[in-house]
Amino acid sequence: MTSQTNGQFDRTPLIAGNWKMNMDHTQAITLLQKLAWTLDDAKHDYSRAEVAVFPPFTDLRSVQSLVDGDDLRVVYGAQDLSDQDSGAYTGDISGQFLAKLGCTYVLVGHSERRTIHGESDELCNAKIAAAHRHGLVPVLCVGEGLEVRQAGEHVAFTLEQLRGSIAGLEADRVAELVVAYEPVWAIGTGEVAGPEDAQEMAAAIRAELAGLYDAETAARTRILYGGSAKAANAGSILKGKDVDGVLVGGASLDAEEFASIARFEQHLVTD
Ligand SMILES: O=C(CO)COP(=O)(O)O
Repeated sequence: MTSQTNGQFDRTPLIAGNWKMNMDHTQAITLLQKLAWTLDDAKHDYSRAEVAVFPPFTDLRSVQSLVDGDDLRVVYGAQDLSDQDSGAYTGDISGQFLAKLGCTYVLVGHSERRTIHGESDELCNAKIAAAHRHGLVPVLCVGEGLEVRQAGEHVAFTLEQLRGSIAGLEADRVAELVVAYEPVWAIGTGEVAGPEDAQEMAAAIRAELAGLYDAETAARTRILYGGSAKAANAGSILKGKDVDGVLVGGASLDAEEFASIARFEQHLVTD
């Protein structure tokens, strides 16, 4: 899947909306319908930019019914999964359940899980393995906090998270993996990393993967930027040659805004 190109990009861009803990299952239907209609009206070509949403767990069954019933081209995933497959893990959700609900993707190691729930790189590594056991594509989130950025250690910090989270992964798994660089200081703050910052980190991640694996594998991995992404800045962020999409939080709750991000090619900033 990730070896596709759309003619302009080396990899098919992925525009992903992380709804976080917003939207109950009835609101989810309204939002997803509106998103699909807006994209249809705009004659969105899904082969040029894939569109994915990440609703709360409790919405997934409704999302599945809508996507299947109306033949929507939007794909979807969950915001987290357990590293275990079944058993006495109260409150946790198995990758098996997510696969059964038609999920394509699953977020792993979002910074809000790393900070609020203390998730470590080792746990993310186990969650990636769990995702793979059930045929889900992990979207691994990495990124530094403000203090690390101010100390100029953001690249080293982020690459360490990456290495810890993907340890032991085989090359073909890395090639299909999605990595989302989400600097914590830019999440929900209105602060957006500059396009140069996004490109700098995406290039560093790709170079690291090339070193750990090989250039061909690294050339297939999709690397997203996340943190206050919106229609007004998507065009410049996606100009970076190693930036293959965006992981959008707040702006993905507005169907028109999110559809406009998915249509970023119309406002790509060129020199
Ligand atoms: O965390 C994010 C997406 O996963 C980014 O959130 P915002 O777009 O709201 O800053």
